[in-house]
This record gives sequence, structure tokens and C-alpha cells, in this order.
Amino acid sequence: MSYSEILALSRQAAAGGLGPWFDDRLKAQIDAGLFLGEDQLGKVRDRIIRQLADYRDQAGVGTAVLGMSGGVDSAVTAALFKQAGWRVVGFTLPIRQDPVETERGVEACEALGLEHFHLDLSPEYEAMVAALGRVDEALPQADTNPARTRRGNLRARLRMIALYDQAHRFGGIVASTDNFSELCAGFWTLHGDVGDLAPVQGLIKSWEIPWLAREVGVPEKTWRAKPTDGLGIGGGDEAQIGATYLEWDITIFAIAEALRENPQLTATSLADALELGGDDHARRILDTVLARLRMTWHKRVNPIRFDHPLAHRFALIDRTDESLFRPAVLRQQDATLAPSTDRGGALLTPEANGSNAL
Ligand SMILES: Nc1ncnc2c1ncn2[C@@H]1O[C@H](COP(=O)(O)OP(=O)(O)OC[C@H]2O[C@@H]([n+]3cccc(C(=O)O)c3)[C@H](O)[C@@H]2O)[C@@H](O)[C@H]1O
Ligand SMILES: Nc1ncnc2c1ncn2[C@@H]1O[C@H](COP(=O)(O)OP(=O)(O)OP(=O)(O)O)[C@@H](O)[C@H]1O
Repeated sequence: MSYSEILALSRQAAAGGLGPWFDDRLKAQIDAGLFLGEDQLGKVRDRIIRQLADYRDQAGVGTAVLGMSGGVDSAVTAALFKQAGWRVVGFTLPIRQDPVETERGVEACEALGLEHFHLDLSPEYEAMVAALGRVDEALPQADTNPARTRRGNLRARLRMIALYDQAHRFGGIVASTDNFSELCAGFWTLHGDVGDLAPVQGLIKSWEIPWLAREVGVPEKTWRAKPTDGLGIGGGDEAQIGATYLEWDITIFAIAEALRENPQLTATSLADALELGGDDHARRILDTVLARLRMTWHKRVNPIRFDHPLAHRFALIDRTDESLFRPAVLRQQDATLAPSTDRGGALLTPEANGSNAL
């Protein structure tokens, strides 16, 4: 893997490259193995495909339904299921969508050999917005960020209703398409664009997702496309998040590394610990990342259970499932594919890297 390849695939090169702090950090993180090399990524790909195949055999379910938006996340997810021998049914579900995105979704279905259905949900979306407008006029009318986000979340949840219905119809599951960068950014809709099995949830959007997409035969047009939320909230993912995905991923790794070295750090002391110096852009991005983490931590532990007075019951049913029916693939504790250096290895342990939040 080369530095320039990461810059190209993340689309950061086209955006003018990285500022000085990010540039230094990226090089250090590549050396530390935080940005996985191509050999490692090949192993990740093989392992995900093997696990999907094992799950299909052991859980007795072999059909995956998913929304094909024209973006890279859904396309790479579909390709992995397909390569693992699943029947994959892709749905283009435009809601007042730019037709170019829908066309990319259709093309990806064709290129990957998926079954394809098309269902325009715009009328149902309009009806839902109008219905909720009867209790709150702001929803249909306001052109504010909160109102746009609420309308966007309605779109994601309408798609979810359609996909779960179709999964039931086909006796299958809904595939989750979210990635690690989105998980950290809280950049998904609770009970919306989530599903039952999330094969790419551990992969970063700036590098590993487009790399994998290219590897598994996703059309170039798709893995090169500008990431969008498909919700009409505006500006594309990176404009909404306030950082490019590469800046986001570098900052998340840097924060985690700083906290590992000094667990006493607070959000306010991080800027010094990260040695941002006079790099004002990096300071702004750090603030943006911290603000998002502060706004969204709860999404990563949803549903919130506290230290429940009857928590032993969760353990009781967990042990029962584990003993009787849970597929073996969920119990395997293979060595992780964490980087070999101490720094990277400590950051990428399963506890730090994996989450069942979605
Ligand atoms: N402290 C707290 N403890 C527990 N729960 C809390 C909470 N604060 C809010 N909540 C709950 O969280 C809800 C807000 O979360 P949620 O409904 O998810 O909505 P929210 O996070 O506000 O918005 C979704 C975000 O995800 C982005 N998105 C959505 C879908 C797809 C994509 C994409 O590109 O892939 C991106 C979208 O652009 C937007 O920025 C609140 O309405 C409330 O129910
Ligand atoms: N128009 C759409 N038709 C079908 N599914 C959709 C549509 N828009 C969004 N989705 C579903 O919601 C998921 C979340 O959207 P998201 O934008 O994160 O993914 P993506 O579009 O695949 O990738 P990217 O973020 O690169 O655009 C998609 O992966 C897809 O499953």
C-alpha cells in the first residue's frame, strides 16, 4: 500500500491533499499498521467472505436483501454476500432521488449479478411527511437543519420498512451496509439504514471500503462516486460531517491512540496531547470530530440498558442461546488481523475496533 494510493482512493488528492498535521499523522499511522496494507486487507476480505458463508450454512438463511443506493457501501456489501454464495436481492428505492444515483444502483446490480427490484417510494414519503405535518407544521415546511434531518430520517426508515418486508417475503435477512467511519460519526439513522448482519462495519471509509470495492468487482463509477447520504439533507457526507473521510479516520485513530497513552485526557486537553501546534485547520477538524462524538456516543450503545437490576437475566438467555442454537461462526475467536506493531495492535483489539452497536 502506498501513501499516494490512500490519497487517491479516499478522493483526498482531488480535494488538494492533506494539511501538515494530517499528513504527518497519516504517515505515522501507515507505519503503525493502522491503515491496513493490501496483504492484510486481502485477508480481511477472505475472512469476511468465509464468515458470511459459514453463517449461511450454520444459521440456515441464504438470502440477503439490501437497498442499492448507487453508493459504494451498499455495492461492496452486496458483492461480499454474493461471493460468499448468498442469493442477493438489491432494491433501488429512490425517494425524490437524483436519477444518476439510481442508475448507478441499477448498474451495480447488473455488474454484480444481483436480482434487482425497483420501487419508487416518493409518494409514500410525501404522504408520511404530510401526515406528520398534521401534528407539526415545521416538518413539511421548515428549511432548517433539524427539519431536513428529520425528513431524511423518515426516508431511511421508510426504506427499512420496505426492506424488512421483502426480507420476510424471501425468507432472508436485511444486510447492513454501514462502515466504521460512519459508526464513529453516528452517521446513520437509528432504526433506519441498519439491518441484521454488518460485514463491513469494521472498515474505514477513506481507504478500506473503496479498496475492497475495487477488489470485488464493484463498478469504478461507484467506488469513485462522491459519498452521499441519499437523504436530501444536503452537501454529501463529508460536507455534513465537516471533515473529509480521510481526515475523520486519521483523527479518530489519533484520539484513540492518545487516550491509550494517557487515559486521563479530556476533550479539552486532547488538542495539546495531539500536538496540533499552529495547524488551525487540524484544530477545527478536531473540534468537529469531538462535537460529533459528543452528539452521537449514545447511538453506539443503543438500546441503553444501564446497569439493570435484573441484568443477570441477560446473561441467562445469552448462555442459553450460546449453548443451544447460536451458530458456531459467532463463537470463533480467531486471531484478529490487528497490525503487528505495539501501537497499532493495541488500538485494533476486537474490543476497541468492534462494536455491536448497530
Ligand atoms: N442522550 C440520548 N440517549 C439516548 N438516545 C438519544 C439521546 N439523544 C438522542 N437520542 C435518540 O437519538 C435520536 C437521534 O438519532 P437518529 O434518529 O438516528 O438521527 P440523527 O443522528 O439526528 O440523524 C441521522 C444522521 O445520520 C445521517 N445519515 C442517516 C442515514 C444514512 C446516512 C448515510 O450516509 O449512510 C447518514 C444523517 O445525515 C444524519 O446526520 C433521537 O431522536 C433520540 O431518539
Ligand atoms: N436510493 C436508495 N435506494 C436503495 N437503498 C438506499 C438508497 N439510499 C440509501 N439506501 C440504503 O441506505 C444505506 C446507507 O446509505 P449510505 O449513503 O451510507 O450508503 P451508500 O449510498 O451505499 O454509500 P455512500 O455513502 O458512499 O453513498 C445504503 O447503503 C443503502 O442500503
